[in-house]
Order: sequence, then C-alpha cells, then structure tokens
Amino acid sequence: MRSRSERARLSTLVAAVRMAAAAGRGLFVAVLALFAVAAVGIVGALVLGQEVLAHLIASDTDSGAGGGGTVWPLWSLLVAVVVVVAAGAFAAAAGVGLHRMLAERIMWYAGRVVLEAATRASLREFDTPEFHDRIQRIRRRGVDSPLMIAMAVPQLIAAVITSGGLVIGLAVIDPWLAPLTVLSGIPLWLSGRANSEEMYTFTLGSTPNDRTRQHLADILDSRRTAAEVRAFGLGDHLLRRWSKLWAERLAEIRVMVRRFVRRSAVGSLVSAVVLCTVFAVLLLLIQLGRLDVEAAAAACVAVVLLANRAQQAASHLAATMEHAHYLEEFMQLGGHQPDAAPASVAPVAESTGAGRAGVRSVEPFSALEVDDVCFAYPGIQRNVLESVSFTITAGEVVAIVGQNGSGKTTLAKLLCGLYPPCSGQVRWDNQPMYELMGGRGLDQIGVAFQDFGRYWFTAADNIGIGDVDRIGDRLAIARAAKEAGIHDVVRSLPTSYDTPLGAELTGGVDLSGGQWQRIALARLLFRRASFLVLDEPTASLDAEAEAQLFDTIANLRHGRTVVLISHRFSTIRAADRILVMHDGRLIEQGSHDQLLDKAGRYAAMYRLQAQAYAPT
Ligand SMILES: Nc1ncnc2c1ncn2[C@@H]1O[C@H](COP(=O)(O)OP(=O)(O)OP(=O)(O)O)[C@@H](O)[C@H]1O
Repeated sequence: MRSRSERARLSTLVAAVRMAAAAGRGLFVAVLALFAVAAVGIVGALVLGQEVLAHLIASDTDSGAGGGGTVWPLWSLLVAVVVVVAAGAFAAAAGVGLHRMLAERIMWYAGRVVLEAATRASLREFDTPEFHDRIQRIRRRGVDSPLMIAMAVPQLIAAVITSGGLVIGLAVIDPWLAPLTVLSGIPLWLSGRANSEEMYTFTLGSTPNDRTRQHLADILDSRRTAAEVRAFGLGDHLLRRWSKLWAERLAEIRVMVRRFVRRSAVGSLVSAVVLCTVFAVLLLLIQLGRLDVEAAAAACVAVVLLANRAQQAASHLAATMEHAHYLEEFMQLGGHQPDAAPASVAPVAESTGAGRAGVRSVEPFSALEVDDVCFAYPGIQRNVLESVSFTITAGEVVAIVGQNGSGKTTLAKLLCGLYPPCSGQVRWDNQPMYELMGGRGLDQIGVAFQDFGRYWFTAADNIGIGDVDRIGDRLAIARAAKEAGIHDVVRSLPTSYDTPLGAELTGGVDLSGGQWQRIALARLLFRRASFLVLDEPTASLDAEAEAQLFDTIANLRHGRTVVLISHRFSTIRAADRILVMHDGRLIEQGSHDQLLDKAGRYAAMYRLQAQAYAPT
C-alpha cells in the first residue's frame, strides 16, 4: 500500500517536471544546463585547488624547480581556477535569473489549470464543503506546488551532479569516505520527510479553520459588509472570533513544531555522528600514512561540501515530496494530464469579442417539459423539489410564486440546466436539459438571478458580458440599457459607459441597489435569447421602474418565453400562467383570475398582500 502511494508520488514528481517543461521548455533546459555548469564548476574548483596545493607544496620542498610535482605550470592553473570559478558563478547567477522567469510561467500555467477546473466544475460541486476545502488548499499551497517542485528539481539535479563529482573525487582518495559522507544525509532526509508528512496531514485538518478565518477577514475588510459591521457594532466580536481561530491554529502548530524540532534534532545528531566518523576515518588514514597532506586537505573540503550537498538534497527532496501531495490534489482538480501538455502554453492576451466563449448553440424550444422532478442539494437528505410536473410552451410568460424557501429559485436553476434532477427529467424539446447544457451556457437562455453579479468592470462591460461575442457592440448595449431604464444613469457617470462600477476602483463609482438591478436586467436584455428567466427582477425597483419592466416584458414576449419569479403580485398577475409552489411541491397553476376563483393558497396570498395596500 505504502509503496504504491510512494510510486504515485514519484509519478507526480515526474508530472511536475513535465509541467515545468511544458510551461517553458527552452527556459527549463537552460536553467538545468546553467545549474549543471555551476555544479561542475564547484567540483572543478576543488580539483584545481588540490592541484594548486600540490604545486605549492612541491615548490616549497623542491625550491627552484618551479613546480615540479604537477604537469601544469602554476600560472596556467591559476588562470584555470579563475575561469572555472567565474564560469560557475556566472552560470549560478544566470540560472537564478532564468529560474525566476520559469517560476512566473509555471505560476501562470498552474493558475490557469486551477481556474479552468473551477470554471468547468458543476454548480453541484460548489454546494459541497469538500470542493471549497480543496480549492482553499490548492489556492494556498497547490498552485505553488508545481513551482516549488520545479524550483527544487534543478537544485536537486545540481546537488546530485556536484555530489557525483565529489563522490568520484573521494572514492579516488579512499573508497570508504564517500558512502559514509552520503550516509550522513539519510537521517536528515528521514526526519524531514516525517515532518513534511505531518505538515500535510495538519494542512488537511486545518482547512475548515483556514476558510472560516478567511471568511471573517473578508467580512472585516470588505466594503460590501463594512456598513453592516459598523451598524451592528460587530467589529470587535468578529475580531475576537478570528483571533480565537488563530489561537487554536497556533496551539496546534506549537505542538507540531515541538515534534518537528525533536525529530530534526535527532536527525541532525545522528547525521553529525556519521560525519564525525568520516573525519575519524580521515584522521586514521593520515596516521596510517595512506593520505598525503594535499589529498587530506582536498578530502576534508570534499567531505564538508559533499555532506552539505547531501543534506541540501535531502531537505529539497523532503519538501518536494510534501508538495507532491498538494500537486496530486491540484492535478485531480484540473483533471490535468501531464503527458498531454498543451501544444502552446504561452500566455496570450484575450482578444475581446472573439469566439463563442464556450456557449452551446441550440434551437429555441417549442416546449420545455418538467416531468415528475425531485431534487435535493448535495449532502442534504430533504428534497427541495418533490414530484414537480408542468410544461412551458414557447411564447408563454410563466410566473412562479410561493413562500420563502418553497423552491422557486431551485426550480429556475433546474429549468436552466444548472442542476440535474435527482429523479424525473427536465426536457428542452425532448432533450434532457442538464445534458444539453453540458456545464456550458446555452445561447437561447438568459437569466437574471436574485443574487446577480456586480462586477468590477466598466458599465458597458457589465452589460456586454450578457453576450460576450457582442461585448464591443456599444449601440446594442445602449439599447439594452434604455430598455432596462438605466441608460440615463450610465450617461451621467463620470466617463459614461466607460466608468468602472465599484467605488473600490480608481475612477469607479457605485450604483444603488435598484440601479444595479437594472444593469443586471440590461445584461439579460442584451442577450438575444428566446428563453428568459427573471428571479425577483423587481425586488429593488421603484414603482415606476416596475411598471416600465412590465412594458419591457410585454415587448419582449414576441417570440420569447419568460419565466418570472416574484413575491410582488403586481408583477405576476399579468403572466399567462402562474405556478404556485409550497414546500417544494407545485400545488396550484392557472391564470390570475382562475387562481382567484379557486380560492386556494394563491388567492389567500394575494388577498393578504392586497390588504396591506388597502386603505384602513
Ligand atoms: N445551495 C444550497 N444548498 C443547500 N440548500 C439550499 C441551497 N440553496 C437553497 N437551499 C434550500 O432549498 C430550499 C429552497 O430554496 P430556494 O432558494 O429554491 O427557495 P425560494 O423559493 O427561491 O426562496 P426565496 O423566496 O426566499 O427566494 C430552502 O430550504 C433552502 O434552504
């Protein structure tokens, strides 16, 4: 079992290297080559140093001979030392510079894999805490992992090359010195690895705490919640909750760090004992007369360097193995196939208005059928929709009403193919809606959700994203804005349609709730879709805007089908058909008059609201 997971981690490491190569093949090779040259430079400097030492000793004992013990004259040796040291230093410096560039490309590449995966994830996944835990971990560690691994690998390779050269050099001096020195890295590798494993387990367990702290921090420093936090005097309370979570985390980390220190201390001690043994062997060899002074000096330097490289390699390897865990998650999220690296991974500036942005093109339906649909949210036993059946025919305006939590928004999301039913089926002209949608948008569907997006884009783009293929069509954007009754407001902004919407942005302005709702409506109207879903479109609108919306919907009707969710009976009474939801069931349907005649729940709700407006 263990060896299987080790093998899996090794293949993850290979995948990380492939990912680094895919992010910048030329750069990756150049970095490897430069680090290799730097590593060879260290070994070369050591060999030449030994030669220089031999030269000096020989010229001292054989004065006047001018360097009799070695083949090369002293000046040429010194020139060679300068060249080798300079080349090594240059290669190391250039390697670090290119490494930085490679790192940026890997960050871009990894970030894109995560964002692509998040874009592809189904709405159902967004409803599960596991998905968010994983995203949090990947955001914090996973995106860095390919980078950390790719950063560590050239250094690891450089350490291995240097170590290889030093091992050969030491083996020539004495066959025991090299294996003993390399052995000194093993205790450190074992302790480092155990620490990495524990760190990963800790990160897994602490993700919910991390997310809650992040949420509290977002509440405290976000403009969206700033007014409520102040109005309720929540600041200190939230800060205490945040500090408490930090205290819990720090307490756990303290215990863990104690274990880390103990483990590392044992590893370092055993490593030091092994190294002492090496020096004892060296001493013995000198005493036995098996090593001369220059060989002993070179051996001392080589042992120190080799021990240092072996320890570096051990810690790089341990850290790399930890990152392999995060990388595994990262790859599972992205469904990333390292063997199928993209043909071109160069970051390319997106050209506005090009391509269909992944939206599927379909014919308008003649009937949208909801057939005995049941639905429950992931992880929740209770059905939110229970045996719901009805059919919407093309050109109808259908309103959905019901108490809070009766399932209206959920039903609207199923109508748009955003969730698959647990049983039953939603069919767009006999085609299962969820499969037809396939996780992408349909060009024939336009939606304005209750919690519509307020994007930090210009006013034009906030409307234009309703149909990204036409995002540059300013005339059509202005037309949609006029229909939604927001054109004059936008025109009065500092830079009209080019004004960024968001007070947090330089030159940006914020809009009122109702104005934002009109922007969302304009976005919907800008999309040339035959099926429109409006979830609480009038919630923030004033009476005049609401009346205007009715006119707009009446104008929209031609060739379009509209589903309207609202609590305002003034909005829904004009619908061709009204569906009444209660506790996830469709309990009544018909026109306003038919439902009043029926004297059921709709009639009761309508009278209750009408009473509120009636003169007392
Ligand atoms: N993502 C979710 N995960 C779990 N439960 C959910 C989720 N979204 C909604 N629910 C639950 O499903 C039920 C129906 O919610 P829904 O939003 O469809 O009601 P609604 O009729 O649109 O309510 P409202 O009138 O308040 O907008 C509620 O009990 C709600 O708690």
